[in-house]
Amino acid sequence: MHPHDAGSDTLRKWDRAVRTTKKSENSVDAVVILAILKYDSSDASRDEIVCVKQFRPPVDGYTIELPAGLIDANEDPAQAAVREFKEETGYIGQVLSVSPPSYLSPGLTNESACLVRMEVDMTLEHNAKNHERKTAHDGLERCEKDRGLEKLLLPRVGFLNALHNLQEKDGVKIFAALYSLAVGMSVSEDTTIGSNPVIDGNFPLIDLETASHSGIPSVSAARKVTRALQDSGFLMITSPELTKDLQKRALIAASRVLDIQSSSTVVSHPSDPKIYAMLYGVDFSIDGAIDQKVIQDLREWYTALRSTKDILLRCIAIGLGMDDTDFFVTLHNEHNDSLRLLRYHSGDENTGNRCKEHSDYGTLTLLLTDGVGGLEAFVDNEWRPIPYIEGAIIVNIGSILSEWTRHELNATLHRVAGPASIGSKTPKEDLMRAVSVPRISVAYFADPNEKVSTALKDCGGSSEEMSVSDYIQWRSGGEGAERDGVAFVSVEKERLSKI
Ligand SMILES: O=C(O)CCC(=O)C(=O)O
Ligand SMILES: [Fe+2]
Repeated sequence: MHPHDAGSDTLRKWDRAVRTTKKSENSVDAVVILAILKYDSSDASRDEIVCVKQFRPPVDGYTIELPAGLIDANEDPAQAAVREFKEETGYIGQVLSVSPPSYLSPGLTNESACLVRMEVDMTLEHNAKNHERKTAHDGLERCEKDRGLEKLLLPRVGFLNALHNLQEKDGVKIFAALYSLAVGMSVSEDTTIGSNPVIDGNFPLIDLETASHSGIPSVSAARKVTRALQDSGFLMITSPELTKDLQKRALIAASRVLDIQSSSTVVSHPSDPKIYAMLYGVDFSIDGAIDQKVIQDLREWYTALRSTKDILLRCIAIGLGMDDTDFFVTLHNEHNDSLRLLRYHSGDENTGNRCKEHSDYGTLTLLLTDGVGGLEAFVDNEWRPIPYIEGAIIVNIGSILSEWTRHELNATLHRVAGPASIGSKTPKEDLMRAVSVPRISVAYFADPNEKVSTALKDCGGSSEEMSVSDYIQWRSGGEGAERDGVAFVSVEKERLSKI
């Protein structure tokens, strides 16, 4: 070819590859299929993406690609996609959308393809039958044997990681469009999952799936967790242990405890419009008649969070580059953690903070809420809404961990705002809706061993020495570890002065 350069009269020589089947310069050659296997329409975390592995002579090796194929003469792109997808993978999918023509490698060829998005309902008998694999995510199934094509099902959550693993372990070459897709998904995965996601880069969503069996997080999850704690001090996590069902049971159980009339366990807060109950340790006791099922559900929630806490503490040690991955876990082996069950009363447009601004005292806080809005974090001198993501829990750190790391990690000020709260960035209508109903939350506070000092040289800690138990007493106004205190550390006083 001898086309002109754009805006110039100079002729240049170009080589290009053209499909002999191409009907005209602008016709579309092929379809590339992005198909998602749906096992449960209400749980996107179980979705899988269908990829194919095959030998490609031009790159002299195996590639991992999206299913694709040429469009036959009598077909439109959607029909071609359904046919090709069934031939290559055995599944019957439903077309969701067809993209305009896109160009796969315009430096070399005019080959073009439509990206066809498909959904595969795995509850359909045909698809379920076709789905015989040994393991969840690594099973290779041979199909189209004569073409040496293998179907690979990769998890939607953590897709980029799965591609990296395949590339490292099997040496497969990754199709550029597939890789770009995975990067895009990973960017949005940091912030969102689920059916009604709210995207806010300040509060990333991190999946701890890979750590759930071994308790050892991946380096990438560890880095993401640590980065979020260095930035906003808040993040969201999902983990297979923290199932939606267990979360629901924990919230119902909390509500049942808070319903017990005249229980010394249930306390009215002196200034906030809320009641709460503190439950200490997994063998907590509750004053008043309560169903055993409620106790069991809360113990199950406590136990799941205790192991999640260890994973997060390892994430932080790895993320801070410490040699001893268990450094922080060891400092928590007395298991001094507690659960705080909270119910905020409903209010009206005159309701200010439902929980006044504070930072937490301990090391880690794992927070489950019923989704009623109003939770805000003080980030970059603004009260920003913390999004609610169904199935995810909120993680923030307390001031002891912040002290230990010389404030490299942030114990961020937070509050539960009402419509009359000052300086809120939460939309007014959200706060009006939130305050019209009671709000339930369950906070899990991790506290380190009592004799540990607030100054830890090994992770850059400050020089002020105080034992954890003295520190908690000081912050709670000398009344014990009830966590109602208003004492702020010096960096917080400075931040508060900006409000
Ligand atoms: O109820 C909430 O969402 C926040 C509770 C909280 O921050 C706390 O109890 O420390
Ligand atoms: Fe808090």
